[in-house]
Amino acid sequence: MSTAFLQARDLHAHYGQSHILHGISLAIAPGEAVGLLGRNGMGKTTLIRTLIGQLRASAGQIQVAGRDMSGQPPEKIVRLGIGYVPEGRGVFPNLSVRENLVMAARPGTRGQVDWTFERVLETFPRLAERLGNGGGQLSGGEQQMLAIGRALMTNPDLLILDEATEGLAPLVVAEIWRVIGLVRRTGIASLVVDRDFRKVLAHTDRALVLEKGRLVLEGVSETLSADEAALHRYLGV
Ligand SMILES: Nc1ncnc2c1ncn2[C@@H]1O[C@H](COP(=O)(O)OP(=O)(O)OP(=O)(O)O)[C@@H](O)[C@H]1O
Repeated sequence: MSTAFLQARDLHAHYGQSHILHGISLAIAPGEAVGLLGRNGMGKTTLIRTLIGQLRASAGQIQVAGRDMSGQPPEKIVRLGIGYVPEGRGVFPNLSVRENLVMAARPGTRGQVDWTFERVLETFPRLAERLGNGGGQLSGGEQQMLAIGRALMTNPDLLILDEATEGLAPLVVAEIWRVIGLVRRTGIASLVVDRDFRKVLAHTDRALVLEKGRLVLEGVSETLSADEAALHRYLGV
């Protein structure tokens, strides 16, 4: 196929008998920031889970870093350079902040170690103050920072963030967006889902809009942010 880092072709996914994704095709180029928008229940999380193999596609193809990954388990897929921060986080509550970060560390697929323990702490000073605390003792915002920090410690080529600011206080939300902007400038590709579509559009190059498991709109984020009619139609705003 092409030089895309991640590519999906005609993906279908089911939960039991419910047909959720109806033939999704997309591509994310190296270094490209992509937003994934759509109202509640339209299939954003399902698409992400299918892309990384957590949910097995019922049809279609997934290619990561030039390799066909259709039907492969998530461990194999993310090893090709994907840092995934799931909705609801995913830190180890019984391990300390330090342990959570250190155990995630690995060089990237090209041997790069741009994101070290020190750099993650510089990026999230709040974590530096909590190194000895258990993951479960952190505030929601700190857990989210730790989850992103863990993903960065894997030196990913693509960072996937699903509702990273969900339920967090405004100051923490601002902090998370600051880091999303910073990560973008380092050239790591991203796939970002967030309820605040304005912020998503401001922090991405391109955006995809899902409606009932189908991609109904795709465009340059800046252009889309000025398209009130489309935003109203697909996002109900
Ligand atoms: N584990 C599951 N089993 C059965 N159906 C599910 C499951 N998870 C999600 N669904 C259904 O699949 C559809 C898509 O859900 P999904 O979570 O992917 O949407 P979303 O766009 O991420 O929405 P939200 O922002 O509410 O998370 C919804 O109709 C939802 O009810």
